[in-house]
Amino acid sequence: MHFIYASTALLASATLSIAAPAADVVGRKTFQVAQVAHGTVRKNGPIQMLKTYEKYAKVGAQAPPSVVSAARAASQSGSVAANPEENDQAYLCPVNVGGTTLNLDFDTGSADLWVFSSLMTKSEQAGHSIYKPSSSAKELQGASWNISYGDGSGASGTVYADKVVVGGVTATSQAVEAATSVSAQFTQDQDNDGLLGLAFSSINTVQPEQQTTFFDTVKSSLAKKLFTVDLKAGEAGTYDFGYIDSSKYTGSLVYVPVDDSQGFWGFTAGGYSVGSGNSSTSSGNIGSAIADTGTTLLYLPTSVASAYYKKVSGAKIDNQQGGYVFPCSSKTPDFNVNIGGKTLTVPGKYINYAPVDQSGQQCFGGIQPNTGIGFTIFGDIFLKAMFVVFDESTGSPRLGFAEQ
Ligand SMILES: Cc1noc(C)c1CN(C)Cc1cc2n(n1)CCN(c1cc(N)ncn1)C2
Repeated sequence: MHFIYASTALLASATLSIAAPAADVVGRKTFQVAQVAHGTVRKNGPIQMLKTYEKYAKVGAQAPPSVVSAARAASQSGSVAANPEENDQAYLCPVNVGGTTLNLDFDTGSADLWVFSSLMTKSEQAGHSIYKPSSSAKELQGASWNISYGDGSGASGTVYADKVVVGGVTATSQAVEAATSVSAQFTQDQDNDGLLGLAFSSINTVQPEQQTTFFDTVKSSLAKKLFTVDLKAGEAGTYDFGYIDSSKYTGSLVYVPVDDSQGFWGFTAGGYSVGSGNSSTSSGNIGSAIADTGTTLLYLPTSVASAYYKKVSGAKIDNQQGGYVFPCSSKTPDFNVNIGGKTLTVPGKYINYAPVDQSGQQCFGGIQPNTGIGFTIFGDIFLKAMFVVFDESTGSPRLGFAEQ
């Protein structure tokens, strides 16, 4: 997509850059190109001044306290609840989009902010809160989007620039991707009114001009260029923007560098062990992984998943269910992983995900093999045991992990 986009742009700039001799420019009428300001936040003087002082700090520039305090007063930060769906399948957060509150799935594994909209058929809208482009909304002429997810679900539509508020943090002109069509998995999930992508904007699907995520739009106005994720098992957690609340985690944060080359919050995970205390058996490296709030489960290399379920009595792969299942009465041991030199533990109870049917005999595993994915996905099963900092405040992106 990018290649096609890039070559089109090249072609366009090539024709534009060939100056037509005056004689050929006949019948030229004046024309307007509407500039739609999108991906912007309210500009602020003290913040701009503080950035200048910070830029020249290495040669001794020091911002006067009045500039620091004025900038801090103007910078944004905020917190929003993350409410679990049934079985913690996803976590939905209330977001004000163009004046309407929608419940969105915040997804660090994708980069589109898309919403159920009045452009969909009435039957598809049924049961959902929907976005109706407000009087302040400006349609991005000619823009469209089309996204598909790992499970085959997807959506598509057109794009508006509108006001979006998350936990008090305001993007005055954010790209809001209004759905005209969504797959059945979404129409059926009436709690879910769309997604708010928090991966890198390099994988945003809007064409012909790619748009920024909410975080990228507001990042420069945040007190700190970061957001934190504190999902919980069976109860509301939080997404915080612009600050770290140290009361939300235990011990110390360990930071690892992020590889954002694929648009994800990618990092390298180390060794692992199964069980608690000295009963645990430690083994090889997990390797490349992503932190993905939009994925429900924990997808590990097949050898790791196999080593885990060797410790769960009656566990087997059930192809009809699509993965490891086991008797709901079986004990599921802790899963421990080394990240940045720190051992992080997922309590065994989180790895008994849910019964496969009403009989409650067989339960589906929270750990599954990453067959066909090619890297490890630390989804909600892992994340609900942790406090994670998605940090762009130090020049290059990094992730901070601690247990809750
Ligand atoms: C299925 C399913 N999975 O989670 C939810 C929620 C559902 C059900 N739900 C009703 C439908 C649905 C399907 C998806 N979502 N929601 C969220 C985005 N999806 C992702 C995101 C991502 N980072 N990685 C993979 N898929 C796929």
